[in-house]
Amino acid sequence: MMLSGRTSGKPTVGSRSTSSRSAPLQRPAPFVPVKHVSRVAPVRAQNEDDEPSTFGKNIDSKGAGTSFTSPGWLTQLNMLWGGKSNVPVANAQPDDIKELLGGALFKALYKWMVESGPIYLLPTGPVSSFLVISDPAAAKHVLRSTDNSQRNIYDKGLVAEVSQFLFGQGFAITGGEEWKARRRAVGPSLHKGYLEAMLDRVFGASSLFAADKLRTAAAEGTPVNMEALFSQLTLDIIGKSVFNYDFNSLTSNSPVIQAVYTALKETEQRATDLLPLWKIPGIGWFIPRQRKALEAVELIRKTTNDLIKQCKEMVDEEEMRAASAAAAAGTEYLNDADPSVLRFLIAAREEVDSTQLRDDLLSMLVAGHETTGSALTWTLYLLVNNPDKMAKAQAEVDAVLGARLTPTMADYGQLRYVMRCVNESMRLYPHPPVLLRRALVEDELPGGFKVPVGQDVMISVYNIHHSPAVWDDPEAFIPERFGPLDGPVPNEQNTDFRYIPFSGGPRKCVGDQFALMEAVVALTVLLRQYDFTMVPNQKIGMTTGATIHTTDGLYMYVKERRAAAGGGSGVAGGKQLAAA
Ligand code: HEM
Repeated sequence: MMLSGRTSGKPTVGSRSTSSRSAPLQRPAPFVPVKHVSRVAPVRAQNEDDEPSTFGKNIDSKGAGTSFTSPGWLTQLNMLWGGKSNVPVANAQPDDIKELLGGALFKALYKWMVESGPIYLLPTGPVSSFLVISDPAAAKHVLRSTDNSQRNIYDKGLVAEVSQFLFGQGFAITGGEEWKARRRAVGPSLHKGYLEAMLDRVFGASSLFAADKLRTAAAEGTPVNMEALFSQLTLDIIGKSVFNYDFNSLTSNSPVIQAVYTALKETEQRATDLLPLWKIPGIGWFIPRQRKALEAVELIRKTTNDLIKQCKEMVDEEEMRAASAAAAAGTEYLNDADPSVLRFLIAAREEVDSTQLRDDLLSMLVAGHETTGSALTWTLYLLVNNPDKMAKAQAEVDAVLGARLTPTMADYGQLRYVMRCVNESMRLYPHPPVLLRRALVEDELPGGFKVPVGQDVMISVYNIHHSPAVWDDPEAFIPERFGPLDGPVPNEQNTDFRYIPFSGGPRKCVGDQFALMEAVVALTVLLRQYDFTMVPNQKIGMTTGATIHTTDGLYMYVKERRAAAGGGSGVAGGKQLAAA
């Protein structure tokens, strides 16, 4: 069945479609190997004791430690206060809250949505509570009123407070004029020409490298933790795309992966700590959980600083003049030898101080790594568990690529079913599953619910995406549900905020097109060469660390496919299959 959400029927056409992005084929750019600059200490020096990667190493899903949780009687007290407003109060028991704070929080939120409706108050401690929203209209209202110069009702509130230790002044968490200026400066670095360059030089090439790494496991029949592989692949991709730096994490265990996870888990734990010890200045280094998180941030910052230093030494006055002239003329600027975001920002923004630059780049590194890795993990999981959809996706890959191993830009526009599989996977597994906001002034949601000043708001993207009031057959994996393949790629606009994996409004993800292209290319390259089957008797549990992670990894057997004959769009380019 093709479905469509019940509230507004099929998504309306109106925004960019995959087909509109199938730009005329460019001659494939030669792959530019990403190298260290030898004049400064190579960043990898800090990873000297790296061991060869095994694809089997799991992320420590507890992060730095666990949260303090509220005893039941304190929470009950808050429920009494909360009950005075016109918002229903969730009947949250202490055990439920523990699950909410320590594990897969979105599952508990779903249960309360079923019991209390799409808007309810969730007390989490004696004075703290979240107004939980699981309704597209209310989510649209809140997201569009965040950092909106005409109607500024919400800010990032708690999320900014708890992740400041990681993002510093980065534009992912600042607000107001400061955020606006940074977003205006960074956004243009992800222009169309940049994405085209990344598709061939980075997304395709890195995915091909990952595919090659699977060959031994395929020959020997050993299981592969695909979640770990995707985390390594997406770190390598974001490193090259943002910094022109090769983390090489597909070859050696990069401590940065665990550091990013530990830091993100810490932000989640801070959001729900009953005793926010992290607010006491200087105490961090004396508390084991805090110390672990601070060490993780130190590693991420050092890595970023070293990369900025290397790049600054490469950019000269002439390049800065060219970049400024392009910016003034409103044209795209790309350094062909180093098209990275870092190079763009250094060439175009010499006025920005280095801490700001570090934090902006770090925002992109953190926001762009684990999110795409998790999207790929769950898309593959869903495909493997839905063999008919997998067959359809592989048939499309074979038909579009023909003898090519990596897609060209023109191919990308034709990989529409693969794109829908990624879209549908992000409906079922949104990363992050909740978005946080705080009311700056008193507000009223559609439906008449009052929001007091200072109220923390949690938009449950997971609930909206799983609600039977919003989607037909919500738990099923149906890539076809978004309408004809030549229609638009679903987004918040053409689904009226029923589908918001990249958020919406002014603070919408700046890297959405980058992420979709990266995921489609990576998946295409792997499905082109391999068949995947689940290792039997695995329980695939969910936990969160900003994105939805498996609890114990996603182990699969891989088997080389026979080279598919024929097909292809007939255009030259991409990496060719040696003997098709
Ligand atoms: C599948 C992959 C991705 C998903 C699901 C995703 C999701 C999101 C979401 C939901 C937000 C908004 C959070 C909010 O409203 O509070 C966001 C913001 C952001 N994302 Fe992504 N993202 C992805 C990939 C990327 C990539 C690849 C980059 C960088 C190249 C990136 C950079 C950012 C940045 C910098 C922000 C903050 C924007 C701002 O506040 O102005 N993301 N992302």
